[in-house]
Amino acid sequence: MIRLERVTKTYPKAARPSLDNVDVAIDKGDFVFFIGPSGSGKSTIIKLLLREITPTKGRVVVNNRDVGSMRSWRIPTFRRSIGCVFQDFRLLPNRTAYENVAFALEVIGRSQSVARRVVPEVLELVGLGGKEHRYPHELSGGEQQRVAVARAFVNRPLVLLADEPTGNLDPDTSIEIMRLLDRINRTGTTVVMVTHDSNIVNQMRRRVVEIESGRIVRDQPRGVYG
Ligand SMILES: Nc1ncnc2c1ncn2[C@@H]1O[C@H](COP(=O)(O)OP(=O)(O)OP(=O)(O)O)[C@@H](O)[C@H]1O
Repeated sequence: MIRLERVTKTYPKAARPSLDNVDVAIDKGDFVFFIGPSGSGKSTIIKLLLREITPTKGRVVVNNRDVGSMRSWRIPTFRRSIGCVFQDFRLLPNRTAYENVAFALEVIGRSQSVARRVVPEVLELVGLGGKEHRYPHELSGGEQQRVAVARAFVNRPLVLLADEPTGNLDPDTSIEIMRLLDRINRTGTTVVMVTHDSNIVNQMRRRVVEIESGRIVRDQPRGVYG
C-alpha cells in the first residue's frame, strides 16, 4: 500500500539529508506510528507521501503509484484519494461542520443529494450529531478535530495520514480522537500517524517506526514509545 524504497531527501541548501536511505513498507490496513525527536524527518515522510515534495533519491509508492514521478496534472486527484488530519485542524472557518465535510465530496464531483445522505452519517459516526450547523469557532478543539476526521474519512480513503492530530488536545480528548482513528482503521483504512504523544503510542500498542536524524532506528509491531 505504501513503500519508501531507499528514500533520501535533501532539501535545497541543506547540509545533510533530512531522510537518509529510508526503507519502509506499510501493508493495507496497517496502523503505524512514526515517532522520533523534533527535526528527525517525520513530517518529511508525510510530505513525500502527499507529493508535496519529491525524493532526492529512491522511490515513494502510495496505492501502487510511484508518487515521485507522478505527472503534475495527476497530483490533485491523487491527493484527494488520501485522507489527511493535521495538528491545527485546517477547517474552513466560514463554513459549518456540515459544509466542511460536504466540501470534500464536492471537490470530487459528488452531488448535493449524496452529501445530504452521507455527511450526517459521517458526522454522527464521529459523535457530532446535532452540531452539523456549528461553525468551527463554535466548537471545542476536540470537536473541530472530529470534523477534520469526518472530512478526511467521508470519501472512504484507502490511506489516512495524520500529522500530530492530538498535538493541540488534552489527554482525554486525544484518546477520543484515537478511538475514532482506530475505528476507521478497523474498516480497512491504512493509518499513518506522526506523533510525540507517548501516552497514545503506549495505549494503542500498534506498529512503531522510530526515526532519528533521518534514519529508521526501530520498527516494532505492537510497540511502545520507548
Ligand atoms: N523546506 C525545508 N528546507 C530545508 N530544510 C528543511 C525543510 N523542511 C524541513 N527541513 C529540515 O529537515 C529536517 C527534518 O524536518 P521534519 O519537519 O521532517 O522533522 P520532524 O521530525 O517532523 O520534526 P517535528 O517533530 O519538530 O515536526 C529538519 O532538520 C528540518 O530543519
